[in-house]
Amino acid sequence: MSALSRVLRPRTLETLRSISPNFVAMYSNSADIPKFETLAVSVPKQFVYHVQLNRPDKLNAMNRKMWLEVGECFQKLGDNADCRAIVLSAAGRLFTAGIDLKDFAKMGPQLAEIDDVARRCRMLEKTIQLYQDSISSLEKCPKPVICAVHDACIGAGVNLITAADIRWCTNNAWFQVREVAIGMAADVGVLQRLPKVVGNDSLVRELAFTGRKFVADEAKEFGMVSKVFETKESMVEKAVELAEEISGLSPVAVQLTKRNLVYSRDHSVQEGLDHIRIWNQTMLQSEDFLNATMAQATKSPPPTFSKL
Ligand SMILES: CC/C=C\C=C\CC(=O)SCCNC(=O)CCNC(=O)[C@H](O)C(C)(C)COP(=O)(O)OP(=O)(O)OC[C@H]1O[C@@H](n2cnc3c(N)ncnc32)[C@H](O)[C@@H]1OP(=O)(O)O
Repeated sequence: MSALSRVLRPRTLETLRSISPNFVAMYSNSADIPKFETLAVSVPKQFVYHVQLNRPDKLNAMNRKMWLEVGECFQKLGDNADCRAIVLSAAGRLFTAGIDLKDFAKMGPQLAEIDDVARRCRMLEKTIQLYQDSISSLEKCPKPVICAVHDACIGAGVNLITAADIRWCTNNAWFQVREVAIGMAADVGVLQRLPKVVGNDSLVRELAFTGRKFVADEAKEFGMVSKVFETKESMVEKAVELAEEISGLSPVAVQLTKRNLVYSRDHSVQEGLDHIRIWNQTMLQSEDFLNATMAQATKSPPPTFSKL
């Protein structure tokens, strides 16, 4: 709960927000906003969190710290009732240059110090697991994540954005499933998620076997992104607007929708139906369903929903 919401009644907060649209920018207490070394987090609208990859001097290359912080950030926002939707973008000239190659190379000497193959494998397994969990944190986060990609998104970056719910990009954006070019099979999600995102196995194989660049228009054509913008600024502005629209709806409905979409992607139609039937036995008893249905039925203004 923010300091303001502790001292002001909800109605007073609503009145202040209607007088000053900028009031929402001040709404969240800075104590509620997690702080990181490699990420910048802000709250541009009530219930909307904006996370930026923030190593612009290194083109947002993902070093170990960033892998750790991405996981921690999405886990924290998932648990934060003040957060209902998240925009993920990046500071500086491009979205991300992928894994930090210098940081990754540090593993070589560390492995060389270990004599036994099983112990070397354990060390590698732990790192791969940590990096997989970092990316999966976007998918596990119950709040919708809208990714706004500008300029370039390489290697680890494509893994990251395919774990998001919605992907947009600028018209100069390009993408690369670049792992083969650095001599490795991709291992943090792109081979699992990209075929499901684009629904074109042949194309994914072509991209993953060659590591070739593909540009915004192609990404839009095959459905990896759903909108293309002329500028980063207009894209982020629209992403925040979309996040705000989602945040005005029932968090019970939105979060269960995400949970069921993720579950259904990996299960049969029947299993997906079973999943939502079992969840909705409970969630249709929530006040959100009652209030939203009553508002529709009586043509009243949409209700506000309490925090979840
Ligand atoms: C368990 C494993 C999990 C995940 C594995 C993921 C695999 C991958 O991510 S594969 C992809 C790896 N990335 C790359 O191959 C891209 C490397 N970078 C480039 O090709 C270029 O930097 C560029 C993106 C084309 C941009 O070129 P340019 O505009 O000329 O900028 P630079 O001068 O090259 O870079 C500026 C600055 O950023 C540093 N940097 C860029 N990319 C990386 C990187 N991937 N890792 C570390 N650092 C990077 C570059 O060194 C420069 O820093 P200075 O300090 O100024 O030298």
